[in-house]
Amino acid sequence: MFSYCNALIVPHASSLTLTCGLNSLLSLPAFSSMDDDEQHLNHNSVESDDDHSLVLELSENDPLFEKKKKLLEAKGFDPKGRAYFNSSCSPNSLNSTLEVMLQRARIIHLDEVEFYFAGVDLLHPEGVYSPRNELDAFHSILSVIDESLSSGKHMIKNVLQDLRKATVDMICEFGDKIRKETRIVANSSCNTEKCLLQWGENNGVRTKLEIAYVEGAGRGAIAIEDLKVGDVALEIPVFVIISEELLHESDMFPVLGRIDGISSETMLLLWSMKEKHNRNSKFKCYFDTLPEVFNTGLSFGIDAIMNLDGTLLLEEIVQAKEHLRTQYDELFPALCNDHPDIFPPEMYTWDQFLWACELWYSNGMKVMFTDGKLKTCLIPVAGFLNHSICPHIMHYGKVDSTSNSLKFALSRPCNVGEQCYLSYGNLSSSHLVTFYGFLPQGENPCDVIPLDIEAAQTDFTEDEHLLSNWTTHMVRGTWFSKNHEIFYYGLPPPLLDHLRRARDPMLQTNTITQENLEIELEVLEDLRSTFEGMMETLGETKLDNSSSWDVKLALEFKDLQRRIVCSIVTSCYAGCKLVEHELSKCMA
Ligand SMILES: C[S@@+](CC[C@H](N)C(=O)[O-])C[C@H]1O[C@@H](n2cnc3c(N)ncnc32)[C@H](O)[C@@H]1O
Repeated sequence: MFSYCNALIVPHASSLTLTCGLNSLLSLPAFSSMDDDEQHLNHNSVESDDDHSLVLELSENDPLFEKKKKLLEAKGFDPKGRAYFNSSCSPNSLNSTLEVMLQRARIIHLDEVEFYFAGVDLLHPEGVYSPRNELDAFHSILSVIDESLSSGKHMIKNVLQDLRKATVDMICEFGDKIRKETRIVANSSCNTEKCLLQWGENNGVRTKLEIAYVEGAGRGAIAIEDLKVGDVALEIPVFVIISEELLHESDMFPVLGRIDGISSETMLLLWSMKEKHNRNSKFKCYFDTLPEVFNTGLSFGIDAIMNLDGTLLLEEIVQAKEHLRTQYDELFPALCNDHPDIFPPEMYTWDQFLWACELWYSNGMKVMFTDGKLKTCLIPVAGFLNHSICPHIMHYGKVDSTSNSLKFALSRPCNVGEQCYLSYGNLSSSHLVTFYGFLPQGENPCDVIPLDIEAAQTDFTEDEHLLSNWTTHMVRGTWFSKNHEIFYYGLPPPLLDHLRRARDPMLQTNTITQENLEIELEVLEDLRSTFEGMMETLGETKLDNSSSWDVKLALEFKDLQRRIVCSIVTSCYAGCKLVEHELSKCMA
């Protein structure tokens, strides 16, 4: 049993990404396609000893393995993931095979946040959960078909080829729905960028992209021809990647190597601070393209920070900056005093250090090398790719052992003249503001407000509460939800379930009884008052065109928070009305 009080719900003190991202200086939230998803999903088995089936298997390494397995079973899918087809597959049965594979792949590729919010929707064969999930689902289907085709084991190649074509057609259709217009800023020369491209090509880089200034995002990469699913838009030989290998050749290495506990990422950051001034650097063309200022949240001035009052981002940024300052003070001025020839003081000021941190945070990519090591790297040319919630390129983090290069292949088509977007990972807007300095276009499904709920642990069993046994809770904009009906209201089902059971552990949920409806009302009223309080703390935002870049960004972020909180309050009000209506019928 546990107690319940009115002030149960408070927003989490700090964001999860931040606390794990800043443990050491460059255990950086560098962007990565090697997210949890890929790390546990690339073990998906595609082997099938049956000529007439394909296997999309759920990996046992998936942290949601048990939940997903139960869900697949509840939906009548074989968790082993076999999809059957026959040699005389008609277009109709081909489409239904594909539909089943897609439904299964969507579930397999749900991340924790998607699973949490989808809740009961998961039990119905409903469409897209998020653009990322959809593209990952398609990607895994294509991979399975391609592996099957290349293994040559299948007798019915023509059916597989038809299935492949149908999948690509569906991806194109989906791509058309999420396509964004590309606005190139005229009159901006890209001379240094062209030099870098030329240098890259001389060193084996292959690209179907050119660099241009795009509206609202600095430089971006534009397709120079129509690119299809699977086409490689960019290929970077390992030789051109800036990674810790370079450290070993540097005179800094013996000195830094003697510092207790220093990470190779921090060493590389210190190396880059000096290398950018080296006229003979192999990477001079790359350093020449880097901006003088990065304008991320880490450079927010006091006015911008003050404008974040009432949001968790304020604390995130302050903590992040304090952490960096501590790291800096641990190293400097000691290194400059002891080795002024290796660490010239004018190159190792606090401002230069912050610049380098912003460089690595906003441009560092995690790459898995052929020896299996995951390293944070700077990747010339690839560093021009901007991020999108609906990216073209999602899987790029693994060096291809045959070509010894990193390949950026397309998960959806990109037409000539269109900006080609990368996925930096499933990142919230607060993370993007802090470490990258922008808010993405479109609704970001990763924008959640984590909640601390003070209730004691429940004694629910895993079996009974497959979709509701969560130890952490959160909210997000209720516009993402498909279900605003009674008992759902667009709010996260696990949160509602938890709050109901905190009042009555024996509750039989989702049945219309007077007792249930009264509990519904209490839960909705509590949620509403909590989020109305949050709304008051956020106050009003007034965007002013004369404001500086950081104040504007802070206010835009605050506005986003207000929209999220406001949607929750509105959903609670609408929910109360629904419940009151039902209650009046019960009492009549
Ligand atoms: C890896 S760089 C990409 C190239 C960058 N636009 C440039 O001009 O160097 C990452 C930075 O690009 C910008 N950026 C990336 N995606 C963006 C987007 N969708 N909207 C606005 N800015 C974006 C941010 O400033 C971010 O810190």
